[in-house]
Amino acid sequence: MMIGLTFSMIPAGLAGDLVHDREIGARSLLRLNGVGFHIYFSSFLLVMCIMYLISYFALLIIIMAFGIPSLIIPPAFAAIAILYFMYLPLALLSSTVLCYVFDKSETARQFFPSIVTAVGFIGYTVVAMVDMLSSAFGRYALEEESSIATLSDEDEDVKMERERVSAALEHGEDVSPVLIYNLNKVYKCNEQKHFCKMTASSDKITALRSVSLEVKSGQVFGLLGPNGAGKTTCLRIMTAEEQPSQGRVQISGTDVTSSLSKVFGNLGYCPQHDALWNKITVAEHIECFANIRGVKEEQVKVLIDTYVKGLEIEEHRKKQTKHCSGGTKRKLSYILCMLGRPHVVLLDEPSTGMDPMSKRFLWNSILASFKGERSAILTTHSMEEADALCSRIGILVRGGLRCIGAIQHLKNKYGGGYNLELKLGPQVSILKTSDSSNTSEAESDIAEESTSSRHINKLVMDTFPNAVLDEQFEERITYKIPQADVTSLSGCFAMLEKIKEQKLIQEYALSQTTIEQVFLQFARQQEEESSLDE
Ligand SMILES: Nc1ncnc2c1ncn2[C@@H]1O[C@H](COP(=O)(O)OP(=O)(O)OP(=O)(O)O)[C@@H](O)[C@H]1O
Repeated sequence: MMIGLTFSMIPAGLAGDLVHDREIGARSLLRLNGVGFHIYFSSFLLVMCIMYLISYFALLIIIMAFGIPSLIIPPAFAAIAILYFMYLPLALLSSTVLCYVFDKSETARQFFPSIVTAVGFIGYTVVAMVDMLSSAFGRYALEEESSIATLSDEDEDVKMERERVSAALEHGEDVSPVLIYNLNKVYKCNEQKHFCKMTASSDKITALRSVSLEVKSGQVFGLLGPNGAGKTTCLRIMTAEEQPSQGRVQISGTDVTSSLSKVFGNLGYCPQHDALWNKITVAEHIECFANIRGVKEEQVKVLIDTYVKGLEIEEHRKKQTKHCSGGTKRKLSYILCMLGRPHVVLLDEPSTGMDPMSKRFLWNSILASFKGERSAILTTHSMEEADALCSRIGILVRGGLRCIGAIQHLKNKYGGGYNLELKLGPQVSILKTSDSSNTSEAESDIAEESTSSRHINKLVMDTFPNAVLDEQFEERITYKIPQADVTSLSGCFAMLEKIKEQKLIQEYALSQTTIEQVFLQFARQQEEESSLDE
């Protein structure tokens, strides 16, 4: 606004001089002395151009020198440079014409700036009102977002992640490859009734609730969750196949909604359902996508050979994909998303239907590819896969992130300890350890008691006082042991070996809580909440 006003004053000031020359008859005098109107006006226009251009370049230099954040970004700077340059002929024309409205230079100097300001103000008012309305809407949306966030009992890590993403988006420096902020998606079921069977009472499904996450360079981020948790929806919004109901997605510093072609240049996507042409062969698919992705001609053949051999689909390379198995199609989809080395790759259950050898190649390829600058988001139902590939994971439950962080951090936080699995010896009588009705009967026979499962329970409880019996099924007993109870692993193993020697147990396994157990805790939450809804 201030820049605009300043610039409108330059022609306004010079127009006053034009009126003054006319008022005192200077123009006629000059004409009389051989300075014709065309020379007079040309010199006037020249002076005005020079004065305007000095101010114009000074403005651009000031913007650059002071690095005004909102103005130095290339589109804003280009807009200023072009618009102010185009303003020059208009300013010259309008001030030359308008100066004929005034007979006295005093009146011209008094009113000319006001006229220019008033005309400029109309445009400014319209822009300001639109801006106010949109920011008011934005504020409303933000209030709504925060209410969503505070409604659910949000995990500390999830909250911190949101704050980190918000700060990263605000400062815009050192941009991470993926920034997702407060992503919400509500599906209306009017058109797709089959999606709404579970919630027949409502005509809406909330697929994502305030999801915020950041994926840094070199990371493979595992987006986990039970069926229907919202993983695919999140990836589809990132590829602009779906519009978010609210929130922002930024890929390599570019907003998905604002510059699709730039985002797509940096993005690879292996969708959950293979998007392949039936009548094109495997090799032709790779060749076609490699060309689209700008892979050099001489590299295309090498790439086809490497991937086709590694994923063991050599014999299918000349087959049309309609004749390929589900596993082969999945492998092809993976190859296609990796062509051209995109900066960010979205992998939606990439290993589904693959045999163990191909899975190994896929894992190795993922581990080797996403180092340094590149990163990926992986969804999978295999916790083994998540454990092997992901540096960080987030678990979605009913559209909301329930936990986020490095795998070991989540194991410590939600698993926090060990699992002890015992297989009882063949001579051991299985007495339910919690069955009090049988207690007196069992105690009456000391010999039986010393070889009963209850005796083993006592031995375990002596070593791990806070152990909790998790499951007892036939001759298998599982305990959950808190971290604090395991002060010395050698002590634990000595005790277990001792009862093994006494033939009370046949085998034992002491393991750290797995990510699968952490996942199952959250999956159970989804089941419980869904049944409550129903
Ligand atoms: N087009 C759609 N219209 C209406 N509801 C939809 C649509 N797509 C997905 N949903 C619903 O949104 C929720 C999230 O679905 P989404 O496919 O994202 O889950 P997911 O975690 O990827 O599941 P899966 O592990 O089975 O692939 C589900 O309740 C689903 O029924």
